[in-house]
Amino acid sequence: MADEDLPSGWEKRLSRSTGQAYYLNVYSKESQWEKPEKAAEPVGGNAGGPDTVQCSHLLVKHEGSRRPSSWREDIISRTKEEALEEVKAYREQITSGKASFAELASKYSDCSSAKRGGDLGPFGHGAMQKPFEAAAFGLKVGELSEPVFTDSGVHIILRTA
Ligand SMILES: O=C(N[C@H](Cc1nc2ccccc2[nH]1)C(=O)O)c1cc2ccccc2s1
Repeated sequence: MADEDLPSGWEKRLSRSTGQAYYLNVYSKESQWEKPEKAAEPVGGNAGGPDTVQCSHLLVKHEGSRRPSSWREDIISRTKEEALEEVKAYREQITSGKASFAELASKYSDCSSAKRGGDLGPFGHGAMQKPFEAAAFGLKVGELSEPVFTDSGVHIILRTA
C-alpha cells in the first residue's frame, strides 16, 4: 500500500484481524503500529560501505602483546609506549616520502605478513580484531591510518583496495 509521506524502506499494511494500519520494515521484516519517522536502513550496519577491503599493515609488538614473539625477535620486550614511538617514526618516514610502506613493513613489521610487504589480502567484517577492522573500514583507498592498538600490538594500516 502506497503512502506518500512514508520514509523509504517501509510499507504500510492493514492488520487482517483488526483492519488497523501497521508498518513493515522491508529490510528487517519487523513491523510496528507507530508510523515511522526515519528511513529504514539495510541491515548489516555498514549500509553502503564495502563488504571487503584490502589492507597492508606494519605491526610493532610489545611486551603485552597477545604473542610477544615474531620472525624478527623470539622474545619481544619493548614497552607499549616504545612500540607506539616506533610506529609513529615509521609513519613519519612514509608520509614524508623517505621510505615506502612496503619497504618498512617488510623490514620491521612483527606480523608474518611482513614477507608480503605487510599485505593481508582482502578481508570482510569479522575477520580481524575489532579495532583493526574499524580502522580499516574507515579508511579510503590509499589512506594511511593513525596508530591503531589491538591485542597484537600497535599497527599502522594502509588501505590498498
Ligand atoms: O594474525 C596475523 N599475524 C599475527 C600478528 C597480527 N595480528 C593482527 C591483528 C589484526 C590484523 C593483522 C594482524 N597480524 C602474528 O604473526 O603474530 C596474520 C598474519 C597474516 C599473514 C597474511 C595474511 C593475513 C594474516 S593475519
